[in-house]
Amino acid sequence: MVKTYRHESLLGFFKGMSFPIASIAVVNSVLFGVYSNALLALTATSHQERRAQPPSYTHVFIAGCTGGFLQAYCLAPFDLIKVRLQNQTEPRAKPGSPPPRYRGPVHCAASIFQAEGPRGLFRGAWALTLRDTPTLGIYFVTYEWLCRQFTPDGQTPSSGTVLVAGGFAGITSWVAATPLDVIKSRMQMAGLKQRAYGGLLDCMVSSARQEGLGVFFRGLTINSARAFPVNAVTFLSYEHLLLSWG
Ligand SMILES: CN(C)C(=N)NCCC[C@H](N)C(=O)O
Repeated sequence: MVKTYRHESLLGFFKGMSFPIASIAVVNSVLFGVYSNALLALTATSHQERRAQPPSYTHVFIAGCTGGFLQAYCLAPFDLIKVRLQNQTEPRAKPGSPPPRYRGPVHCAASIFQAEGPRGLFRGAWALTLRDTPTLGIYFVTYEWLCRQFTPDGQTPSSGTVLVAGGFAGITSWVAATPLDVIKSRMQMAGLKQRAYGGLLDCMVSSARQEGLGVFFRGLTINSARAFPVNAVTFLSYEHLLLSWG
């Protein structure tokens, strides 16, 4: 934090924000929409009926994985641009210094498109899919399990339970996702750094050889600190919206 502040001032902490904000509504709609509909198809019960007849954890897991798989493809180009902008550490507008490689998200998307073609925008999408498919299954199973532990049978979980269960579901999913998240980000940066990896496995092996196994958990603490409030609010919004509109 101190280094980022010194080098790039407060603005450094907000680098690459506009695209995630623009994409989060779309990505979460796809995730929660696919999850709800997959659960509906698997259990033939509506959201309201599910409190009296809770779905099995296997169904929750399959529906979560389906949502995770589909959301990964919507997320891929936005995530790539975020990673590229966050890794661009030139200080802003120093007189005389060369301009940064990417002037913003649109310029970043256009440059990747020009240099690498449309497939360039999906660099790392495979790793993202591998990261999100099982971890979103874990995410929804953790949420359901925690809600059921703290809610009497047949009742709707309280807002406090939803917040805590959502927060811990976020942390659990990030614990499971961090190893692949590290690899995904390295593969997304590879196009820029002219560092060619022979694929996912090669990236994993060479990262572990050079930096040790700890590399697979880099960023986990800060990710977990972020995941708790973000996912607490996400699930509270989801439950409230379904109750009022469902
Ligand atoms: C890859 N993983 C762990 C997840 N996608 N987990 C679900 C949480 C999603 C939420 N938008 C977040 O960014 O925390």
